[in-house]
Amino acid sequence: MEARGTLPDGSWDFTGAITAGGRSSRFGSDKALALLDGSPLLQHVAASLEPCPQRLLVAPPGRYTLDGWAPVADTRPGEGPLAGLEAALRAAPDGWVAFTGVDLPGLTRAYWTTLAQARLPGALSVQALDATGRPQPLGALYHTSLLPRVRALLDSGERRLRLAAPEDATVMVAGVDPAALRNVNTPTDLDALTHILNPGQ
Ligand SMILES: Nc1nc2c(ncn2[C@@H]2O[C@H](COP(=O)(O)OP(=O)(O)OP(=O)(O)O)[C@@H](O)[C@H]2O)c(=O)[nH]1
Ligand SMILES: [Mg+2]
Repeated sequence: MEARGTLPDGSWDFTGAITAGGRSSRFGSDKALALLDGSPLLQHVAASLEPCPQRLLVAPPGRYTLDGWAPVADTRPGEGPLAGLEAALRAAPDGWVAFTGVDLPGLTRAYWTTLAQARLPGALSVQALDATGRPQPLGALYHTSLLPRVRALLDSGERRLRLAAPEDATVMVAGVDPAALRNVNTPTDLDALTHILNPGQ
C-alpha cells in the first residue's frame, strides 16, 4: 500500500506552489537566484516539491522560468506572500496546496511528506512548529477552500500570512528538523546555512 498522501504512480496528492514575487530588499539582490551548493535557492525549493503533479510558480511574468512549473501571475503584485497565496489557491485544482517561498532552501521531500501525513479531516492548513514553538505559515499546507477567506483578508487591507487559516482549523506539527525551516533573508543567513550544510567549509 502507498504511504498516505502518495498516489499509486508515486506522485503526491497535493499541488506545489512557490511564491517568488518578493523584492529581496534585505538580501540586496534577487535571493531566488542566489547560489547554495552551486544551485539557486529557487531550485532547492522546487526540488523538494518535484513529486507534486501540478507545480505553480507565482511571480511577475517572465522573471523566472523553471522547467515543469506553470507560471502564475500575482493577482495583487507586490502585496506580499498572502497575495501570493491567493494567486496560488486560485490557480490550483480543488484540494491541498504546499505553499512556500524561495527562501527556505532546507525544505525536503521528507518535510512535505510529514506535513501531508498530519492532515486531519476538516483541517484547512498544516503548519510546522519551529524550535521556539511558533507555527510557520510559509512552508505549509493550505486547502483551496481557504480562498474566500484569504481574498476577504486582502480586501480588508490585511497582509499577514499567518492569518490565512483559522487557528482552530490548523494542524500544528512539532518536531520537524530545524534545518528545514532556515529562512534566508540576508547574505549572512545564506552563509550560515552554507556552514550548516557543509561543516568545515
Ligand atoms: N507572489 C509574491 N511573492 C512574494 C511577494 N512578496 C514576497 N514574496 C515572496 O514571499 C517569500 C518571503 O518573502 P520575504 O522574505 O518576506 O520578502 P521579500 O520581499 O522577498 O524580501 P524583503 O524585501 O527582504 O522583505 C519569498 O519567496 C518572496 O519572493 C509578493 O508580493 N508576491
Ligand atoms: Mg523571508
